[in-house]
Amino acid sequence: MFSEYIKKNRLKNAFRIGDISYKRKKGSKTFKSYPYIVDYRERKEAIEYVFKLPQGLNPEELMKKEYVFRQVFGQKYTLEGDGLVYVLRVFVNDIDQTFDFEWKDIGPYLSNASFPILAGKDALGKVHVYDMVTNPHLLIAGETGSGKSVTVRAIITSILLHMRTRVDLYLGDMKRSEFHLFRNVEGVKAVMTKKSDLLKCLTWLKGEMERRGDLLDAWEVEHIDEYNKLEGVTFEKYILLAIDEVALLKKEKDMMSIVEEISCIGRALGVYLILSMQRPDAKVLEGQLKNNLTVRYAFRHSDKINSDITLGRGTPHDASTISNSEKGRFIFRGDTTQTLQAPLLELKVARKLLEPYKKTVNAKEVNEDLERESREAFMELPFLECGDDE
Ligand SMILES: Nc1ncnc2c1ncn2[C@@H]1O[C@H](COP(=O)(O)OP(=O)(O)OP(=O)(O)O)[C@@H](O)[C@H]1O
Repeated sequence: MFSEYIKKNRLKNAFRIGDISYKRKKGSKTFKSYPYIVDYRERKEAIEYVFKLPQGLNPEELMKKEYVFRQVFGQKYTLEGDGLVYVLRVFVNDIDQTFDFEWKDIGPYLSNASFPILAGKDALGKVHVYDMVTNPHLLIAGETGSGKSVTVRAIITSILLHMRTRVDLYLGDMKRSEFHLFRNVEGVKAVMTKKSDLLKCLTWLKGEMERRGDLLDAWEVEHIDEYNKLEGVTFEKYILLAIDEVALLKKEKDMMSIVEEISCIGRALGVYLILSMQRPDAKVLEGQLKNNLTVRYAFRHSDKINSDITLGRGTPHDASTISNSEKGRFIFRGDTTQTLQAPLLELKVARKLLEPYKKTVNAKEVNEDLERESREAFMELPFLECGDDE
């Protein structure tokens, strides 16, 4: 009982320190009403506080002062609410350092979304998956070695295992590091390592978005999912364009303007983006693009300024507090903001999982492709079955 009193007082203190209160003046006196703790539960994994804002207190005030919870309770908390009643969960343990990508365990989590994107595991061990249809366009940023490539590998592998017949993937590998793994896998339309190929892809996507836009207009529907439900129409797949190290395209105005266009109008057309970068480059993310990347994964950042570029200014969350040894740890910003552990999918495990869906190509075909490319006959292809430049 005494311990409950102390723990409740910690939250009351947080309200006082942050001056989270509604102020009323009566004569020369000011009266403050603080949020009211309506429930308190101690569970095995977390302490839960349920509190209610006093009438008149703008919920934005609470969000502005969220840093106080961080100062009082540390990193291990989540805060969710509806503008009146909030639940603050303070976890007893930290998040597990590893979350192995076991397809048999992960697969079932993907079935509740139209276009599920695997995020990570929270401190309660709950696996988080969100729907790209409702939260389109993802930005993944973090320092070198923080876990971005492994995360993108896990996301793309899970998409291919779960829905390869319903999505076309176009992968831009500007660092030539990772995406070769996906070449020739069913569902993957192109793996591009050259800017010229990526430009062709983007130009094609621009036209494809126009075509899809006309289609929606003609059938008077608002979303590609609605169109696909109409009788007698040809099924239109989702399209996902993933670009690794998009900051390398900073000077390519033509390309970046199409990327921005996808971020603006792709949602209804079923055309989505996953962009990753080491340093969150304010120049690359300027204009509409950043606002349209509705989900952000912030792995370890060098400082709060960079973390704010990724997560948005004014957030109390700070990806520079993730330590160097916490590989795969990131701050997820979507409908909620919380710290998660990304799945660890080793390259050889991914290869094995994708093997059954990989077309076999022999050396002769590869050489023919390369030769064809050097003659630039490849320029005329409608769009890209091979597209690699090694
Ligand atoms: N989710 C994870 N869980 C545990 N360890 C991880 C996780 N993700 C990455 N690691 C470890 O961190 C190493 C670096 O990860 P990764 O290559 O994904 O970093 P990166 O951010 O893509 O770096 P770069 O920007 O230099 O490519 C991996 O080789 C792996 O050992």
